[in-house]
Amino acid sequence: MQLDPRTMLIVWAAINVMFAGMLGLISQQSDNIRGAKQWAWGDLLIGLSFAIASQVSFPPQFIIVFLGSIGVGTGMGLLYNGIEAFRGKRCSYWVPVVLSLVLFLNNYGLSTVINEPRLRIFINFFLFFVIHVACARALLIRIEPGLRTAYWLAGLSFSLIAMLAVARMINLFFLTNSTVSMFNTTGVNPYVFFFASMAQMAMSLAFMLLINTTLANQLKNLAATDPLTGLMNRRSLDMEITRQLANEKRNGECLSLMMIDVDYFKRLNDKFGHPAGDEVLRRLAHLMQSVVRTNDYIARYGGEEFCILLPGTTETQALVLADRIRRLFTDLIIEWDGNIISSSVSIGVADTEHDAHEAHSLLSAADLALYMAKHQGRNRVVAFSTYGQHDVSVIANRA
Ligand SMILES: Nc1nc2c(ncn2[C@@H]2O[C@H](COP(=O)(O)OP(=O)(O)OP(=O)(O)O)[C@@H](O)[C@H]2O)c(=O)[nH]1
Repeated sequence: MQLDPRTMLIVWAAINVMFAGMLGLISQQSDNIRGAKQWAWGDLLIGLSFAIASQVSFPPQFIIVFLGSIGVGTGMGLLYNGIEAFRGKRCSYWVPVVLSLVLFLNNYGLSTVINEPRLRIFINFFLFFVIHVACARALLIRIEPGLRTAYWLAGLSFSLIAMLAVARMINLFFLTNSTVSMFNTTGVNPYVFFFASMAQMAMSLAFMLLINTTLANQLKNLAATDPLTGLMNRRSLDMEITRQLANEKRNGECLSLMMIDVDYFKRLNDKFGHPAGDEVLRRLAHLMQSVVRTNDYIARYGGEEFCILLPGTTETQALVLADRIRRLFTDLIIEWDGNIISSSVSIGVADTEHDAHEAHSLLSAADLALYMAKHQGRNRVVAFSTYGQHDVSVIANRA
């Protein structure tokens, strides 16, 4: 196979510019994803400066060395900073500046001031090696589970280019003085350019995959959570109840469900305003999060109604927790717009041992218990299992 390094560099440049365009378009639609724009600009700058560098002759013109070094240095620095930004870290803006400066001094000084092609090429590839290892490291440590494939693909692409840079540095020592040049066609050099351009393509594809998967995860979260409180929404709770009931049937553990409703919430809204009502709902959500275990599920079931699903919990244990929530919420003082707001909740509790084994019947059991708590005067906790014995007529009237 005959691979001309200059041609390969042009191919590499074209790949970069093409992917820069695609990343640029994608980043337009994903404003909230940090790093995407930096990847697009990084790819574009590297592509353009590779195209310029492929035309370099000896002795090199100042403008070609200047533009090539600034372009590659800034482009590489932007890719690195893009990864850091994507991972929620602070960008190191000195990286592109230092890289550009060292590349320029190396390529200009060691070709025009003194002619040291071996050292010059070695330093260029050493810098390539360092920045690609830094990018691979930033990608491969503490990988977020949902983005594993994309992180691995990008990390391995950077690692491959770093290894190709090492191969090129080692190969330099086997070349004679007459064959040492950036674009010599012997040894590993043509293959370095070929495989690096392929790795560059894989890396840009991985960046796109990272953005795409992040957007898909964000959409999934939006569809599963309540925007006001950040809790699960009704749809996710319904799915979780079905999942937990299947578990309960398998291992025989009891599952409890609490239904919580703010008392006289309409009055509260009318008196203090809707934003104050929203704040009360947020504070109640926060309070419930602070008292339940990590494997319990809290959801906003609608309006001012919440549910807590408690795996491995009996009705008696759920009643204790429900009463703690009720008392804590009654004691909660909320300051809003110069007003002091306090409220209370009514809670209905049902479980799979006494009351129901299907999702819809568990939900209606908790709902009926809640209705009973309201009917008995509010600010109280009622279990469905004791409900029928207390006042069966209430169920009949409600139905
Ligand atoms: N601030 C605010 N209010 C909401 C929200 N969702 C529903 N509401 C209000 O919650 C109120 C619920 O009123 P009702 O169903 O009559 O219940 P209540 O006034 O709490 O009376 P009881 O439940 O019988 O104690 C309605 O006025 C809704 O407009 C919300 O997201 N924010």
